[in-house]
Amino acid sequence: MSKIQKAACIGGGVIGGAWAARFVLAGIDTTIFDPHPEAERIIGEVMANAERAYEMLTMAPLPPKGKLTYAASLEEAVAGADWIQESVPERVDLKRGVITQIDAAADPQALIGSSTSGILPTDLQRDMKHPERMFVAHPYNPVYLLPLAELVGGEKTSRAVLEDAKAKLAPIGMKGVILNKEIEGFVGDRLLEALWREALWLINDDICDTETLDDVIRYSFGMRWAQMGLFETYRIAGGEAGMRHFLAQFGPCLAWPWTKLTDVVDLNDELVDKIAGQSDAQSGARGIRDLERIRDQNLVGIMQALKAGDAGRGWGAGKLLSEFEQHLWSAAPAPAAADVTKPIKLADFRVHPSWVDYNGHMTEYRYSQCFADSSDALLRLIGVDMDYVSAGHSYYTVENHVRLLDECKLGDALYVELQLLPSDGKKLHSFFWLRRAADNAVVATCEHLMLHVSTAEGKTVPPLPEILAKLEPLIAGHASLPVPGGAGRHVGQKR
Ligand SMILES: NC(=O)C1=CN([C@@H]2O[C@H](COP(=O)(O)OP(=O)(O)OC[C@H]3O[C@@H](n4cnc5c(N)ncnc54)[C@H](O)[C@@H]3O)[C@@H](O)[C@H]2O)C=CC1
Ligand SMILES: C[N+](C)(C)CC(=O)CC(=O)[O-]
Repeated sequence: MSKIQKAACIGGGVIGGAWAARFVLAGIDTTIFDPHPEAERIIGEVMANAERAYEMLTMAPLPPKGKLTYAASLEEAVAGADWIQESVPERVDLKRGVITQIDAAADPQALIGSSTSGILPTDLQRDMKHPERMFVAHPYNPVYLLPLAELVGGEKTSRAVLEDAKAKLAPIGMKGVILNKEIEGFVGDRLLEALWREALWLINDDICDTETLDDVIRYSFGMRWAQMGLFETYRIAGGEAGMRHFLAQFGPCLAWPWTKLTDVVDLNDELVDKIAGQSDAQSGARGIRDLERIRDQNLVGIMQALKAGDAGRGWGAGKLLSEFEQHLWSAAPAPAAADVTKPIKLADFRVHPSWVDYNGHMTEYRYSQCFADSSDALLRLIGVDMDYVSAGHSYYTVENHVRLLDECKLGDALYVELQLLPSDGKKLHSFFWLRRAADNAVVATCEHLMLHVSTAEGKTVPPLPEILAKLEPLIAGHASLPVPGGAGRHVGQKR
C-alpha cells in the first residue's frame, strides 16, 4: 500500500493544524511551518482535541504517534517530506507564491496538495518547475475526523499523481475523490456556497434568526445528508416511482422564485452586526475549543452509528471507518505469545466523556463494550481474523454474565484480563476481569460463552485445526489456575 513517509504542513491554522493532527495520529512524522507567533499553542490545542476525538472514535490500535516538529522556515519544513500540504490563507497571490517556494525547496518527487477551498489548481501551479505533482486536496473541517479530500488536478497535473494521492490518503483513514475537471469551488463548496448565500438572505430579510436556521438544518435534512447525500435521498423521496417521479414533481419548482441564488447579499456593517450578534446569542456562552469538542463527539457518534449501518456492513463514512480499523488491526504487531501461567492481558480502555452518564460515572453498556471488544481481542489472539470470518467460520456469543463492582470515573484508564475456562474450542468459555489501571482494582467481571459456527451452514462446528492449535495450549495452561471467584454465579439477590 502506498504510504506517506514524512509530511510537511505549510500553514498551521484551523486547517493546517488539523491536517498535522491527521498525519501525526496516523504515525507520520510531520514538520509544520507557520510564522504566527502563537502557532505552537494553537496547534497544540487542535492536537489535544484531535487526540481526544480519536480515543472516542476507535478501539483499533493506532500506530505510535508521528513526531511533530515546528520548523523555522518553509525550506526546513519541506526537507525530506514526500507529502506537502499547503494551508495558508485563501488568496491566490499568497498561495501561488508559497507553492512556488515549496516547489523550489522540496524533493521533485514530493506531492504538493493545496487546501484551497475554491481556487483553480491551474492558477496555483502557474510558476512551478514541477507542476505535474501539484493538485488541490480540499479537506473538510475538522480534517482529523471528516475523511473527505476532493482531489483536483490543474492543466499540468499528472493523472498518476492524483491516483497516487488517493492511494496515500486511504491508510490515514481518508477518502480521496478525484474530480474529472477543475472548477472554482470544486463540488463541496459550490453546494455549500449556494446554501450559504440563501441562508444570508434569510437572515438579511428577517425570515428567521441564525439559531432557527441551524435548527431547520440539524433537525431535518442535515441528518439525511450525513448518510445518503442528495441524489440517493431524493430517489427515496420519489417514492416507488423513484427519481423520475421526483424530477417530474419537483422539477418545475426550480423555475419558481423559491431561491435568490443569482443575487449576492450585501454583507454591509448592519448585516454583519446582525449575524454576529445572533450567533453570539446562539453560541457565545461556549468557547471555540469547547464547541469543537461538542462537534467532535457528535461526529464520532454519527460515524460509529454509520459503522453499524447496512446490517453491520457499514455505510458511507462508517464503512470507511470500518475499513480504516481493519487496516490498523492488520498493521499492528502480532500479539506476543501469551504466558499461560497467569491470566492474559487483552485490551486497554479509557473512560471518555461520551461514556459517562447522568450519574456521573461510566454507563452500563460501556462495561459490556469493554468485554465485547476484549472477546474480539481473544479471537484475534487465536487467529480468528477477518479472512477466517470471510471464509465462512466465526464465533458467536451465546451467553454472558456481567457484574458491575465499582464505579469508573471520567478519564480512568482500564484494562481487561482473561482466563480461559475448560472447554473444547467448539465451546469457548472465558472469564474476564475489567480492572482500573491506577490501583488494579476489579471494577467488573464477565463470564462469557461463545460457540464456533459455520456461517454458511448456520450450525455449530469444531474450529479449523489452525485455530485449535492456538487455543488448546491456552485452555490447558489456564486449567491449572484457580477457578475465578464469581465464575458460575447467577444473578445474586439477597432474599
Ligand atoms: N476553515 C475552513 O473551514 C476551511 C479552510 N480551508 C482552506 O484552508 C486554507 C487555510 O484556511 P484556514 O486554516 O481556515 O485559515 P487560518 O487563517 O486559520 O490559517 C492560516 C494560517 O496560515 C498561516 N500563514 C500565513 N501566511 C503563511 C506563510 N507564508 N507560510 C506559512 N503559513 C502562513 C497563518 O499564520 C495562519 O495560521 C485556505 O485555503 C482555506 O480556504 C479548506 C477547508 C475548510
Ligand atoms: C468555508 N469554507 C469555504 C472554507 C468551507 C470549506 O472549504 C469546507 C468546509 O469544511 O466546510
